[in-house]
Order: sequence, then C-alpha cells, then structure tokens
Amino acid sequence: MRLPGSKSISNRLLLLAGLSAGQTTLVDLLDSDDTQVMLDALRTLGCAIERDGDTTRITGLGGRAAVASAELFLGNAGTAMRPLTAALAVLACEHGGDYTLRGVPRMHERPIGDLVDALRGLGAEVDCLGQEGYPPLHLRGGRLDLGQPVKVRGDVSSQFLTALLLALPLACAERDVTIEVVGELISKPYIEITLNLLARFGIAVQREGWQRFVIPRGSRYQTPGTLPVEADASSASYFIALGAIAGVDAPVRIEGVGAGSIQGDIRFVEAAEAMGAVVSAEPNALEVRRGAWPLKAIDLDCNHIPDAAMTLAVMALYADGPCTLRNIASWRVKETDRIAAMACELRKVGATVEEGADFIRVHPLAQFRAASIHTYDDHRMAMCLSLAAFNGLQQAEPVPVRIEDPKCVAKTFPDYFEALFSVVRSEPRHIPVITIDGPTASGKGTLAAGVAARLGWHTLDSGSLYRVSALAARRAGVAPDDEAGLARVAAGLNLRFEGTSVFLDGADVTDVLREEAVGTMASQISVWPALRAALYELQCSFRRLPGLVADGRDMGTVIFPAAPLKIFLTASAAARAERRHRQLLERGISANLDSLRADLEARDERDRHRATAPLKPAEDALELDNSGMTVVESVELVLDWWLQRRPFDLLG
Ligand SMILES: O=C(O)C1=C[C@@H](OP(=O)(O)O)[C@@H](O)[C@H](O)C1
Ligand SMILES: C=C(OP(=O)(O)O)C(=O)O
Repeated sequence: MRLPGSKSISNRLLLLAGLSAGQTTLVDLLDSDDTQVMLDALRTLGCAIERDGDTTRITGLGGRAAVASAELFLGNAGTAMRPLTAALAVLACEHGGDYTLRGVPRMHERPIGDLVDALRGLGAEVDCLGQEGYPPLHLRGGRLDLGQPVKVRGDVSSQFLTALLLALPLACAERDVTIEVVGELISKPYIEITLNLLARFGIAVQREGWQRFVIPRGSRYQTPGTLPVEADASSASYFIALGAIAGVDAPVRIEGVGAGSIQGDIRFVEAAEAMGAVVSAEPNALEVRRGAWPLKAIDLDCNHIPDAAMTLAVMALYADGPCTLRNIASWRVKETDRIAAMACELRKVGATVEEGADFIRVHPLAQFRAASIHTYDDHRMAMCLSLAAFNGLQQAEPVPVRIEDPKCVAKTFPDYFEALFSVVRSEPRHIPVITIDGPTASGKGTLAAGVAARLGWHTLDSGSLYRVSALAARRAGVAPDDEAGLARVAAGLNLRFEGTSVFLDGADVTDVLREEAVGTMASQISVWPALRAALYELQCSFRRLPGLVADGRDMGTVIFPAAPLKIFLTASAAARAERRHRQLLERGISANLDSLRADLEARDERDRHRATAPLKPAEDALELDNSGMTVVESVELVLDWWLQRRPFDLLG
C-alpha cells in the first residue's frame, strides 16, 4: 500500500514555500484537515496556490505578508498554529500587522505559553484572547530586539522551537539570530526534520547539540524549486503493526517511506522489531511480517516517537507480558489527553492498564470484549484502536470493535479505513449486514443509502441487478420467458458500480435502468429460479468491510438470512404511488397517479405470490411503515435499532 504524505513535512514545506520568493512545487503533499488549514492560511496571507493532481504550486510572499491584518482558523493543527504564530509575530514586528489565530475548542486547551513567552521576550506584542498561555492569540506588532539570544522552553512541545527556527530567518538580515533552549527538549527528532527542511531552503542553522541554534546573518529562504514529500512515518506505524500481528504468508508492503526517511517516527520500526516484527527496509519502502507470536513485551522510553508510540499501546494487547511506554507526558496535551483516553478505551476491550503522569503500562489480553470505542476527535485514537479488531488472531471467536466518529482520521489520513480494508480480510459471516426488504416504491433505496452513509458502509441495490439483467437480456435478444437464457445473461454480466452509477459493458446505464419498461421486465424475469440463483453469488460479494446495507425483496429471507438486523419496509399503496408520481414529475416525465397505483398493486401481487422468493417479511424482521415519516426519521429509527442490536455499550 501507498501512504499519504507526511503531515510534519507537508506543513513545514508549505510555510517555507509561503515565506520564500518565487514558486515552489511540492509533489505528494498530504491532503488532510491539517494541511488544509495551512493552505487556507497561506492563501489568506496572499500566497497563490494551485493544485493539480499530486502537485501543489505555491507562489511565496518573499518575506512579507500581502495583507496587514487577517483572522486565521487553524483547526487542531499544532504544525500550523505554532509555526504561523511565530512567523506572523515576526512579520507584524518587521512590517506592521494585526493577526488573530484561532482553532477548534481543543486547540484552545493546547498550551502555547512557552512560545508566547519567547516571542514577548523578543519584543513581540502577543495577547492571549482567552486563557493566558493558550490560543486564540492576537498578534499586533512590536519592536524586535535580537541583541540577546531568544530563549524558549522545549519540555511541553518541540513545536515551539520548530516555530522559532522556521520564522526567525525573517529577522536575520542584520545579525546572527541565536535561539537557546531552556531546560529539557522533548520530541527531538522533530527538530531534525525542521533543520533538514530549512537546509533545503538554503538556511544552514548552526547548532550546539540541543541547546543552542544559530541562524547565520543574511540567511534567506530560497526555494529549491520542486520537492517531493515523503509518506508519513507515523501513519506507517498502523500498517507496520498490522504486519507484525498478521499470521499470513505475505508481508505488508508499505511504499513511500523507508530507511532513508528524515522523520523520527521511522524509528517505530525498531520498537516493532523489539516486539517481534520482521521488517525489511528499502530506502523508500518497508515490508513487514510476523516474527514472534505472541508479540514480545517491551519497556521503552518513547520520548523520541511520541505519535507512533500510541500504536505500541494497542500492540501491547497481543504481547506476552505487560508493555511499559515511558516519558510520554506530552500525550496529555495533544488532540486529547492521550494517556487517559488510551487507558479508558483499552479497558473497554478488557485490558488491565496502569497509567501515571508520564507513562502507560498495558497488560496483554487473553479474552477481548466487544467494545464501542470513543475517539475524542483524535485521529490516532481511531487508527490505533482499529488494531484491537484483530482479536480473532488471539481467540477462537472474534468480537467486534466499533470505532465511533471514524471520520476524525481526516486530520492526517482521510482514507485510513479504506486503506485498512484494502489489506485485510474478514470472514463474511463477521461482516455486519442490515437488510431492507419491501414492496416497490416503499423508499428502500433512499433509506438504505441514508443508513449506509451514516455508518460508512457499502450498499447493495439488489433491484438494480434484476434491472441490469433485464436490460442485458433485451439487448441480447433473450425473451423474458427464456429462463435458461436469462440465467446465462445474468451469470455473464460485465458490471461495475461507481457510487450510485451502474456501468454495463463499460457504459453508464444508470438512467436507462430507471425507465419503467426496464422495471416492468425486471419484475417479470425475477420470478425465474435459475436467474435468481445466477445472481446469488454476485449479491453475496457485496458483503465487504466494514458492513453492508442491502435492499431488495429477499435480502433478509434468502440472500442474507443470518443478517443481524432485518427491516421490512412498507408504506400504503397511496403513499407509494404519490412518491413515484412526484419523482417522475421531477424528472420531467408526466404520469397518471391512478394508473401508477394500479401498476404498483399489480406488481405487489406478483411479488407476493411468486413461487421463488416471494416478497414476505423475514420472521425476525422489524416492520417499518414509513407512510407518515420523513427519510431522516426513518434513517434515525433504523440506526437506533442497529445500536440496540449491538450491545457494546452495555459491556463497555
Ligand atoms: O513538529 C511536529 O511536526 C510535531 C511534533 C510533535 O509534537 P511535540 O513536539 O509537541 O511532541 C508531534 O507530536 C506532532 O504530531 C508533530
Ligand atoms: C500531536 C499531533 O498533532 P499536532 O501536529 O496537532 O501537534 C498528532 O498528529 O499526533
């Protein structure tokens, strides 16, 4: 698999390109919430930005913002909030300016006081608009005094030092600028990324260990032209973990990041190896397979890999003893209090967890419990805890893990779950299905699409398979009563689904399938057992992770008889005829209400009395009459039923 670009590299490069003169082209930039807020901020400040496939072209400001005042929203991106604070504070001092920087509520709880103190020490006027030491911030100029070294603490976040290193080349025209770190510096490898990327923009920072950094007088941001962005090493950790726990012959191959990475989180590989993973590293790719099983317990200082270390906490469930992750106090001030959150959610799956101010100890788990995992709007909580779903490798009968609010992964890895499901398999019987059966025009398709969208599941519109078969048969000259011929046509269908569009033999037939004539023929041919049998496997193949909402007439009775939730949807013939009438009018097709109703009743009659798979509710189906309900109400009701079917919260 190929991973998305590195967040830490992307946002640094965007800022450096934005501050340089001329155009910089970035290839494979991360496209996620965190980079989006940085791009928006740069645009607001006057940068021209063009995106074209995997390239992004930024025309920089040449060391001076095009607007003297701006309000910036930076979401929950530390890599945008901290560096932009420093850069705009310096710009406001040098050229005048008035800037306000805000984020989501959690960003307003993430400390920035050490950076504010450093900037005030330099002469910048910085106000904390809410609580002292936290965003939102108001920057309103000031007079820079660079005669003394700039002092900054680095024991809460390394991003404060990174911010000063990225911003202070703006102020070194006349003299060297010296930055001194006060006390301990955490997350050191992130400073290496900063220095490395500054060097690519022509700024060679001199350093004495982790204590003193000097930006030489006269340094200027110079765009290197085109730069590729490595894949994200922290995002790689979930797939490295997957390789380490997967009991299959083939390795997990991860492309875009490898032994040549400039990201500190590549050292997660060493931690995974210590737990037993077998990793072969190429400069720009990794292959990972299971070595020891169960994994081997570790006791590790994780200060150098604060983000990827979270992945170790979940791998610990599969270890041969308790795993201790130390020196991770910074977890408490990230997207959420990650030590507390991790402990709470791992306990839900049954683990024993000890925690302290700066460590977490996770005991392995023999018997997992089904759990609904709260994710705290923290992308890493969602991605890490998804690894608890592989408990089938550990126990005979796997239990499901529900990840709440999975879209929070958009902070750094919007397609995480799609990527995950592209490399894992599950036995079909473990993939949940909700079936929605009912008569024609009862609103099955709309309800199924609504429920699937809310759950992030796939859909199967089984009626469309009968309509496609009808269309294909008509085109092939096969008569509606030629049972064997119809079955042959159905077995050989060359179909592709893209969103709500259906392609037959490469051509989009979505609109043709909605024609009444095709619908009528579909209803006629669907009585043939051989045709239904031919379509059986095809329908089963729609059962893919993370789940399926299937609508039709025999979804709960024939195709998915063991589905954990079955709905039988009805509405009065009058209500259905009215809806169909409205739909047709909206498409500019005139129709007669009475004949529509008569037609619906005739079709109901045929469906109910046919010998094969007659339309009837499954014995265990819940009946839903939506005659007087809105679509939103029906979707909510079905979701509610689904939550009741899954007893996670009672167990959790
Ligand atoms: O500079 C960076 O790109 C980052 C530094 C780290 O933060 P801390 O220095 O606050 O630990 C890390 O957790 C964050 O995801 C990205
Ligand atoms: C801590 C993180 O983000 P941020 O860059 O917002 O600090 C993270 O991605 O885990």
